[in-house]
Parts: sequence; structure tokens; C-alpha cells
Amino acid sequence: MSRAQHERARPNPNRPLREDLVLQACLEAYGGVRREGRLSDRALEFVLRRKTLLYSTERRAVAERVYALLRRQRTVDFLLEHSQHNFETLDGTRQDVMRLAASRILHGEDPNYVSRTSGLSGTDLTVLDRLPDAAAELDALPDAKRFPIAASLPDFLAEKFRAVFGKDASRAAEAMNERAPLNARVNALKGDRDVLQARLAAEDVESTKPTPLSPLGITLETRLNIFSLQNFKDGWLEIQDEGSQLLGMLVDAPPTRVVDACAGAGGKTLQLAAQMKNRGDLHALDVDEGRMEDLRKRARRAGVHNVRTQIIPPEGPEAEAALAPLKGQADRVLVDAPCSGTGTFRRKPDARYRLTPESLEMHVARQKALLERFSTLVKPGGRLIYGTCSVLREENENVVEDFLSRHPEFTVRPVAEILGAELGKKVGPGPFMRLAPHLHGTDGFFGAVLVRAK
Ligand SMILES: C[S@@+](CC[C@H](N)C(=O)[O-])C[C@H]1O[C@@H](n2cnc3c(N)ncnc32)[C@H](O)[C@@H]1O
Repeated sequence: MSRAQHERARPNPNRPLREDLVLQACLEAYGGVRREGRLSDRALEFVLRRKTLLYSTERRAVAERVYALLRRQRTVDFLLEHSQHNFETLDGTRQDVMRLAASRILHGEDPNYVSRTSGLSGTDLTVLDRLPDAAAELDALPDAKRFPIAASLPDFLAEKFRAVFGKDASRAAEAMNERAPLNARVNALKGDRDVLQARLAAEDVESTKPTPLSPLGITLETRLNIFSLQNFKDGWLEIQDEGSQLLGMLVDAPPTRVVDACAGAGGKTLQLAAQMKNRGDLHALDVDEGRMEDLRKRARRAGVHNVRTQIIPPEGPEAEAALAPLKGQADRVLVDAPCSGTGTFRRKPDARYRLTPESLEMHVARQKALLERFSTLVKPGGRLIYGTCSVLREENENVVEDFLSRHPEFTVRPVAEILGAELGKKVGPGPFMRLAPHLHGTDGFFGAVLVRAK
């Protein structure tokens, strides 16, 4: 790294932001999501990689502002459309300048400062003065109309949130619109989290505290780039939400034969390898070659060497043939199924706008098919663990119930029997794990443990 690059990467919270550069980068990244259909993290990465002149504080501001707007996109559009009658006919860049400014005000920034720092030549920002009236209009709407707009959810999803959370739907959606904490899991192959906390303190990480539910987790607050920490490079920690850690804990993997059927980039695979104390056979399967490659890199960093990765075809006789050697062989099979991601809106705020009733149906059909296929790998007496990062019943309880109706050889094992009564009660109620940000501070996760008769 050159001295100039090092200087730019060094966080200095007292240096004023160069607002014109920040705004330009925000417009490019937000435009990439809204108009070119890019995923938010990819759009930001794409833009920020080229903005080599931005300081780290400015990069952070760009990411925060774009995410904040994506979280509140429907609300912001309502407010602007009701503050300026011709808003919808303005050119895209002007609209986005106004959206970014309105979102900053909505998130508590001083309106005068926002107006002063948001103007691109020719953009009239007097619209911002009328936002409070539009907000009052929104508040006055009947609840059924107000909720989807205030929560920035598509109508069909707002309805589903009501079905799941009832009178807590607003609180649940609000919590999904907060920034997620930065959580990590200690690599138990290296040591415990007290030791990790001490090591991070020695590396100048400002604050770490234990996560309340997962005994493996810490929440970090730091302006440093996690990936440049020596502890990260040495495999002491993995970035992983606390809810995801709890789902991993449900597997309770013995050091024998375990299958992680939708292993992806290996968030849970590495946790399972640690549960297995690096012994036995851990089969990590996925259809995505790129993610499997990431998994292999992460496994090397974590010092994991009981994992075998296998790319499998997504369906059809080839998929069945690829799985044949594992049929009836596994003590544990984790199906961490692809899903709507409704539990992870805090981290992927744009995901909600891509979801449709049709795509949800597609997820459900695939979840049922995956559970069916991978259940055949469980040996008698073994366990099938089904999980999603969705809060919707369609993808969770209903998929499990559908499976059980066709498979009397499987029965539900209450999660409290795996996690212990105290923790089990916190992640319940009922036999399944059902996590949500407003209740647990985690991402939304579902987990079910099914046991195959001997
Ligand atoms: C929720 S993600 C898994 C996350 C991962 N377990 C972790 O903890 O990081 C779901 C994964 O399922 C994979 N997948 C999709 N269809 C599949 C199939 N037919 N067989 C196996 N994996 C599949 C996707 O590629 C994706 O990586």
C-alpha cells in the first residue's frame, strides 16, 4: 500500500466529509441498484472500488446512506411524491438527489445541513421543507394503507408480516429497517471467545461484547477493516450473524459423518467442523462453484481439514447419482435452504423489492424438493436439520409440516432438547427455533430438527 493509499484508508472521524464526492458515489451506487437491478452490496463494491480518492470515512458514509435509502425507499418515495406534484416526471438523477437527501433527514440528520450539502447544480431542494406535511399525511392513512409504506415493504409482504407477527408487525418491520450489528463467531478450534476478545483488544479493536444468545459470538464495534485484522487472517473469527450461529448449534455435529447440503461459502460448515473438533467426515455440498471456492479458502484460514467439498447438479438424475454414495450414511444433514431472505433485510435491504408472490412460490417448491432429496442421506437414528433465514411460515413451518406428512419415519425433536431449556425457551416458543430482530436482536432465522426412526 502506498503512503497516499494508507492515508486514505486510515479512519479519521474528525475530517469533514467531502460531500460532493460522497453524493456522486451514492448516486452511482443507488442508480446501479434502482435502475440497473444490481444487488446492493455488488453495486457499492463496484462503485467504491473505482473511487480510490475517497477516505474510509467517506466510503462508510456512502454505504450507510445508500443502505439507509434502500431500507426506506417506499417511505421516501411517498414523502417526495406528496411533497412535489411533478416528482415522478423529474429526471432520474434529480429524483435520486432528492431521495438521498430525504432519507438522510428521515434518519435524523439536520435538514439545513442536508440541504446545504445535497445540492447538485440545478437541483431545487425546497421540496425538503414540505416533508413534515407529507409525513403527517402518511400518519393519517388507515393502518392497512400506512403500514406497507411506513415499513417500506411491498404490499404482499406487508400482509405476510401481519400474518406472522400480528399486532407486532410494525415493530418487527421497524427492527428489520435498523442497521444490523457486526457479529462474529469465534473459531472454537483456536480457543474461546474470552481469548478472542483479549486478542482483539490487543489489536486496537475499540469494543467487543459477548452476544447474549450464542455462546460463540461477539459483537464488534470498530472503525478498522475486520478483514485486515491479524486475528481474522489467522482464522480466529468468522463474520456470522448470531442467528446463523444458533442455527449451526442446532446441528450439534458429532465427529462422525455429517452433510452440510447447501453449504454455500461455508458460514455454517466451519462452525460444524469446529463442533466435530476437526474430526470425522464433513461433506459440504452446493451447486455454486464460486461459493465452494470461497468455502475452501475460508476452511484453509480456519485450519479446518475434515471438510470435503462437492459441487452437485441442482436437480434430476445426475443430482441423485451424485448423492448415491451418501444415501443413508449421515448422522446429521443440514439443509440451510435458499429462501426469500426476509430475515436478513437489515443486511440486504433491496431484497424485499425483488421478491414477488411468484418468486416466493418458487422458493417454497425448491425448499420442499431439497428437503425431500437430502432427507435420504440421513441414516436411521440420524437427524435432519432444516433452516432458513426467512420469517415466513410458508418457507418454514409449512415446509416442515408438508415433509412430515409424507415421512412418518421422521419426528420433530424440540430445539430446547439440543440447546438446553434456558436458551431453548428464548428461541421458541414451540418445538422450532424462530428468531426475529425485534425479539432477539438477530437476523430472522428458522430452525427445525427432525429425527429419523432407528
Ligand atoms: C442459505 S444459502 C447457504 C448459506 C450457507 N449454509 C452459510 O451458512 O453460509 C443456500 C445455498 O443453497 C445453495 N443451493 C441452491 N440450490 C441447491 C441445490 N439444488 N443443492 C444444493 N445447494 C443448493 C445455494 O447455492 C446457496 O449457497
